[in-house]
Amino acid sequence: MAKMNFGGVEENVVTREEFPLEHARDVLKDETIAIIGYGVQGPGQALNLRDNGFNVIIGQRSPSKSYDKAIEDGFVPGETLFSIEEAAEKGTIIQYLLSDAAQIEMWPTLKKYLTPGKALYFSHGFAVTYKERTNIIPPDDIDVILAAPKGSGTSLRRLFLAGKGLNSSFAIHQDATGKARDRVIAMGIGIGSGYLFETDFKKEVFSDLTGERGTLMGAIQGIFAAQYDLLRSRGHSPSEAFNETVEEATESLYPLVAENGMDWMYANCSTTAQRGALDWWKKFRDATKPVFEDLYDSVASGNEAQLSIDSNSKEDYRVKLEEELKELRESEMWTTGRTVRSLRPSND
Ligand SMILES: NC(=O)c1ccc[n+]([C@@H]2O[C@H](COP(=O)([O-])OP(=O)(O)OC[C@H]3O[C@@H](n4cnc5c(N)ncnc54)[C@H](O)[C@@H]3O)[C@@H](O)[C@H]2O)c1
Ligand SMILES: CC(C)(O)[C@@H](O)C(=O)O
Ligand SMILES: [Mg+2]
Ligand SMILES: [Mg+2]
Repeated sequence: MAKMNFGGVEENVVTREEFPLEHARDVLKDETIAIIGYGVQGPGQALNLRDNGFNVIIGQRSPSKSYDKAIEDGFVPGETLFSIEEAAEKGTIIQYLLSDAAQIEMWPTLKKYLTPGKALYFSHGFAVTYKERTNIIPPDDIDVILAAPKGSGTSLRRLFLAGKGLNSSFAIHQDATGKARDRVIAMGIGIGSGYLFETDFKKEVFSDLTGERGTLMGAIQGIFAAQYDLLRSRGHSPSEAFNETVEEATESLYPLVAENGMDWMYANCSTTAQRGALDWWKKFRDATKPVFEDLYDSVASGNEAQLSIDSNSKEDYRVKLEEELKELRESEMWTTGRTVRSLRPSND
């Protein structure tokens, strides 16, 4: 494990150079990896593991769209594609990749197959951290490990196919066999991580829930909407408002920020932009900080987890979700976005 200096703080990271794929294959050569759930993370992790030469089977309820997708992806019923129960029985490492709410529902079933020496693998600290709310308490005689890609399952697969990798965090909650560390790092490399950084289950779920509600999606959608609506209310056209709020950010500036950092971006724009962006960033930081404090408190108290569990378990969950997604999809901003994307010269 390499110690790396991150802005003056030393952390443990594992790279593919020090834990090569061949070593990961060797560590897991006698294991059957059973992936329970074939939604978003399931396919990304399953296909990367399979392409990397690991012994992978899928457990997915049927009939379902996800079951059909597993077949389309080359998993064969009765050979590498099974019911959740059958896969859980055959697996020695069980990747629990149902939605966090479905994990609660299936737990009484899955628990029966967690015999001594097996490993239970999560991609989120949710189930274990909020155990009072999920009732997911693994038996003492199994390993409980986590590898959490820091991105969508779609990105995990795309980056793998592009010969790159997505970074993931890893954590060990229980090491019953003495092999948990090797097992989790080998799994992290197997699913296509570029490198792995160490965390624990609680820190993973607290940061993940904060990030997705914050700057990854919730806060950014909120700030986009606020600026777009303001420009529209002051007489700007949809094209102008969208280009100045979203398109320039995602197409032009964010790729440069990704390559070089915001410090470089600040140093490489007009002096006019530079002056204004230097003057305004702290106002935005100070205005949003209290909202982030509320958000983190809501995550740490378990309130966010409960909201998600409650909404997911309602009868009309899908109908209500569709209504909320429709509001976003049919908003002027994202309708304009579809037109703007259709005009991108890169479409030609
Ligand atoms: N979506 C992501 O990109 C992402 C990224 C990092 C971590 N994670 C974590 O990975 C795990 C899996 O998330 P996901 O987004 O891939 O899940 P998902 O919402 O796509 O669902 C996964 C599977 O659960 C099955 N399922 C749903 N309800 C069920 C039920 N009642 N009984 C049986 N099966 C049911 C679905 O058929 C689907 O195959 C979660 O812990 C999540 O937090 C997800
Ligand atoms: C892809 C995300 C947002 O990073 C993940 O955390 C999720 O829950 O889907
Ligand atoms: Mg998440
Ligand atoms: Mg995440």
